[in-house]
Amino acid sequence: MAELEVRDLSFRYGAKQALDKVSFALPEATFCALLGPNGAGKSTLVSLLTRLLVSSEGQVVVAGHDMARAPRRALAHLGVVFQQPTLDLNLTVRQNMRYFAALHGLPRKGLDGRIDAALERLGMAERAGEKAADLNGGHRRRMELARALLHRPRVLLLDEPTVGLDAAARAAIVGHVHDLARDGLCVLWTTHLTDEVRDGDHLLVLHRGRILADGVTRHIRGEMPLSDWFLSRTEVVA
Ligand SMILES: Nc1ncnc2c1ncn2[C@@H]1O[C@H](COP(=O)(O)OP(=O)(O)OP(=O)(O)O)[C@@H](O)[C@H]1O
Repeated sequence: MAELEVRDLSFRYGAKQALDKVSFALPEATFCALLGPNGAGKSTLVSLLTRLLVSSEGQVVVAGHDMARAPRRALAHLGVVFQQPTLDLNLTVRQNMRYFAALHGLPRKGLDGRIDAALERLGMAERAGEKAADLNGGHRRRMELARALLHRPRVLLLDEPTVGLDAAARAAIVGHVHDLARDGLCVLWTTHLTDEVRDGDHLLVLHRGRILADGVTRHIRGEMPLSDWFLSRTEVVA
C-alpha cells in the first residue's frame, strides 16, 4: 500500500496553473526527492499536502486517509519540516519539543522518552538542554526534524530543508533523513539541488506544474550526470 498517494492533483492561482494533474504514489521505506527548478510548483504541492491550501481537483491520501474527507487522521500521520524555521530561540531544545508535543496533544506520559529517542536518532541527544539560540543552523534543522518525528508519523515531508546551510550541515541532514527512510519512513524531500539526490532514491521531477519523470534516479538519468539531465529537461540556462 502507498503511504503517500497523490491523484490528478491540480491547483491554480487565478489564471496561473501552478499544478496540472500531478499523480504519484510512494510506499514505506522510501526516500523520494521532489526535484524542480524555481517556480516548478514544489511549495504549492507541499501546501496542498499539508492542507495549507485546498484544491477541489484531485486527491491526497496519507497512510490510507483521504486529506479532504478525513484531514485530521491524514495529518496525524504526517510529519513536516517547513522551509522557514519554526522554533522558539529562547527555549531549550527539550522545551521546544515539549511545546510542540503539547500543541499536538501528545500524552505527557512517556514524553521525555519520546523526545530523547527522537533527538538520539538525529545525533542531537547531548544538546537537549541547550538553548535553540546557541545552536548552529544545521543543529537547529536537526532539532526541527527530531520534533517532526515526535508523533511517530508514517510520512515525512521536508520543504527545501537545507536552504541556508553549509555543505557539511547539508550532508549531515541528507544522511540522517536517508537513514530514517531506510528504517521504514516514507520521505518526500523537495529540493532544486541535484547533489542532494542519490542514485538509488526515488525521484520525482516537477517542471511547470507537471511531473516530468517518476522512478529510480539512476534509471531516469541513464548515462548522464543528474545535473546535466535536469538542466537539459528543464531548459534552465546555466
Ligand atoms: N500566491 C500566488 N499567486 C500567484 N501565483 C503564484 C502564487 N504562489 C506561487 N505562484 C506561482 O505558481 C507557480 C508555482 O510556484 P511555487 O512557489 O509552488 O514553486 P516552487 O517550485 O516552490 O518555487 P521555489 O523553489 O521558487 O519556491 C510559480 O509560477 C509561481 O509564480
